[in-house]
This record gives sequence, structure tokens and C-alpha cells, in this order.
Amino acid sequence: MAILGLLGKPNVGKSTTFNALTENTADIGNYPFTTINPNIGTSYVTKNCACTELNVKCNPNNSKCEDGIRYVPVEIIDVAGLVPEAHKGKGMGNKFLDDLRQADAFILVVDASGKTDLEGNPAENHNPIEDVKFLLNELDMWIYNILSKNWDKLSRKAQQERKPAKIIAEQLSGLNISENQVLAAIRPLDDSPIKWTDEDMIKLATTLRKISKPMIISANKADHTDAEANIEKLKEEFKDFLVIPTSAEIELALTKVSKANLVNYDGKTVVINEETTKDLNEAQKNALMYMKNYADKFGGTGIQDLVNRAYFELLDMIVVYPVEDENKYCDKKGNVLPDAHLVKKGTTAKELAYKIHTDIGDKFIYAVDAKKKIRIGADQELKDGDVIKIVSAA
Ligand SMILES: Nc1nc2c(ncn2[C@@H]2O[C@H](COP(=O)(O)OP(=O)(O)OP(=O)(O)O)[C@@H](O)[C@H]2O)c(=O)[nH]1
Ligand SMILES: [Mg+2]
Repeated sequence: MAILGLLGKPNVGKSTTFNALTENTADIGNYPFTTINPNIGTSYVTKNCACTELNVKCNPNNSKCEDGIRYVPVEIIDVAGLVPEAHKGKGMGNKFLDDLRQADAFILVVDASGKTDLEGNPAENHNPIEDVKFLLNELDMWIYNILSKNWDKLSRKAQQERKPAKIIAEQLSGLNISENQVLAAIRPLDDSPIKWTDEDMIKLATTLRKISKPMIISANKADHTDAEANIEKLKEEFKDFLVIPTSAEIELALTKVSKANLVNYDGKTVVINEETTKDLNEAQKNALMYMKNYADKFGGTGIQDLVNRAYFELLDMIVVYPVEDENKYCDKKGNVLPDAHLVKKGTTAKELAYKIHTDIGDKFIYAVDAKKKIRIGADQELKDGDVIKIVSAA
């Protein structure tokens, strides 16, 4: 399954974001290191389901569909906070990052209100730009540490066998870095790995981090009055990153009041239910109004955007629907549009076949674009929303 990792210094709202995304109840506290052990939960990327376009009723299997929106599951991992020098053992250290090895991308959560210092303690006017900088450095040092384990021995082996990329890719196994990507990353370095300096290795770690862990910045606590200026500063400073203003706190509260049927919240706007809220006291009504005004003003809280934009913009993924009957768009049991797969843009019909089953990939003959009812070849690149039947000799 797709995996997103939540990262940040302590006390910025990682677990609040996690709970809002997954409907879990991880501990939240206004102090550093509320979270020690990782929290793992399921959230969803959302996309208009192909059922609307095809005018059919779907029976999802690996995902769910509500009001024409397909919810494709992704795993969210929330870990302890990172502090400066974590790689030297400060705070909770950086060992827990190993739980995020498999993540497709990171969401870097910062406190845009500036009310927490580098260690996550309450403060005034802290500049979140500093947080992003030290967090990137800690991630680089984490990868550097993995990379440089037994490096004396490995560099000699890489030198002898003349296959440094293969050896480095093995060393980083689990980080989703291919040998070809390593090859591109080491190109600027000396041909002899034993000559690489520490500085070279840190630069290499940075390059590998960029390749393997693309990230979005979540400028959280955006509901705070001091956040706006900091969000502008973050956007200005980190132009290469998607910076998304978020309010995990409001999102979490909205999911709760929505569940209690006090409001109708579609992820963007809030409609207060006059009937169920009529007996609430003034403070409660004001709280609902405050959340409604916030969501209406900003078009939601940014929290669902984190997941959707991570997959659809940052990772450039699309959703495709494998089926076994191209006329009824269903599987063998008659389930219509049963599965929705998140795949990288550029994925071919044959690569999709491999994702379904190695055997189906090995014995691939051709595929059918079920929407257009035309045959497509192994190398045909799939498009977002494609409904595909794979024909194989398996
Ligand atoms: N105003 C505001 N406060 C928030 C928001 N998100 C989280 N908080 C508050 O920030 C504090 C820390 O939240 P947590 O979710 O526990 O933060 P964390 O990053 O998981 O913290 P650690 O587990 O200690 O690293 C709590 O008091 C939350 O209520 C938000 O969007 N706006
Ligand atoms: Mg936490």
C-alpha cells in the first residue's frame, strides 16, 4: 500500500494531523514528545470515481466510493518529534525514522504560528524556516548514517567490483532507491569510492534524500493569528516545495462534529445543521461558527489536500481501474470497478499487469481500454481514470 510519513519537530501537530486523517485517537499534548512509539493508520486519497463517468453503480473491493468519490487507502505513519542534533542522540534520537524507510513521501509538519521553539517548547515569534532547515539536515544525516555504515569495507568492495551503485542501493535497501537513481547521484563524484570524503558522502545523502523522499510542507496551526506572515515567509523561502497551510485542530474538530451530525462537512465547506444544533449553548454555537468561517474562507483545512497533493502532484500518480469484463466493467464475480490502483504516471499496461500479479505480467498478451473498447499494447501508457482489462495467458 502507499505510505506517507509525518515528520516534524515535537509539538507541531503531527498526531493531530494523524488523527484527523485516520480517525484514530493517538495522544495529543501541548508539550514535546507526546508521541514516542509510531502511530500507524489508514487514510485515503480521494478522486472522482470512474462510476460517475460510466454511469454505473460500483462495488469497491480495495477502496470505497461515497457520492461518486473514490477513497483509495494509504497508510499514514506518525512518529516522535525530531530535534536539532537528533542524529547525535538528542531528544528521542533519529532511530525511529527507520520506521519511515518505506514511505513514498514525507509530510513535513511545521508550526506556522511560531509558538514553539526548535525543541517544541512554548515560545514566541519562532521562525518556522529554521525548522524546515534543521529537519532537512537531520534527514540528510539519517541517510548519511545508513550510507556510511561499514563504509570502509564497502567502499573497497565497490572499488574492486566496480559496482558502487549496486552496493549503495543494497546498503539503502528499503528506501525505494533504484540502482539507476544511485548511478545518477554518484555521477559527480570521483570514480574511486575510497576517495570519497565525508563531505561527498553528506552531499550524496542529500541527493538520495531528494530522490527517495519527496516532501510537502504542512504549515500547521494556520488558524492562529500569527500564522499568515510565517506562511508567506515559508512559501517565499521554499519555492521548490509545496507549502500547504493547514489546521489539523479544526479538521479534527470538524470530523467530530460532522460525525455527531451537528454539521455537514464535505472537506471544503461547512453547513451547520439548524435542527441538531438548536439546543447548543452560545459558546458551542460560536465554536461551530468559528470552524465554519475558517473552512469557508480557506476552502477547507488543507488536511485532505496534504494526502491528495502528495500523490497527485508531488508523486505524479494516477488512479486506474483493472477489470475482467470490459463491457460490464466488473471482475469475475460481477463486482463493478472493484479495485482502484494508485500508479505512477507513465505506467504501462504491462506494468499494471505486473502490479496485479507477476504471473499476469509474465503472460501478458494485450490489454483493453474498457472506456473506448479498444485494444492497447504492452507499452501503452495509462491515463488517469482508465478502466483496463488485461488479457494474459495466465
Ligand atoms: N491552534 C492549533 N493548534 C494545534 C493544531 N494542531 C495541533 N495543535 C495543538 O498543538 C499541540 C501539539 O499537538 P500534537 O498533535 O500532539 O503534536 P505532535 O507534533 O504530534 O507532538 P509530539 O508527539 O510531541 O512530537 C496540541 O496542543 C494540539 O492541540 C492546529 O492546527 N492549530
Ligand atoms: Mg505526536
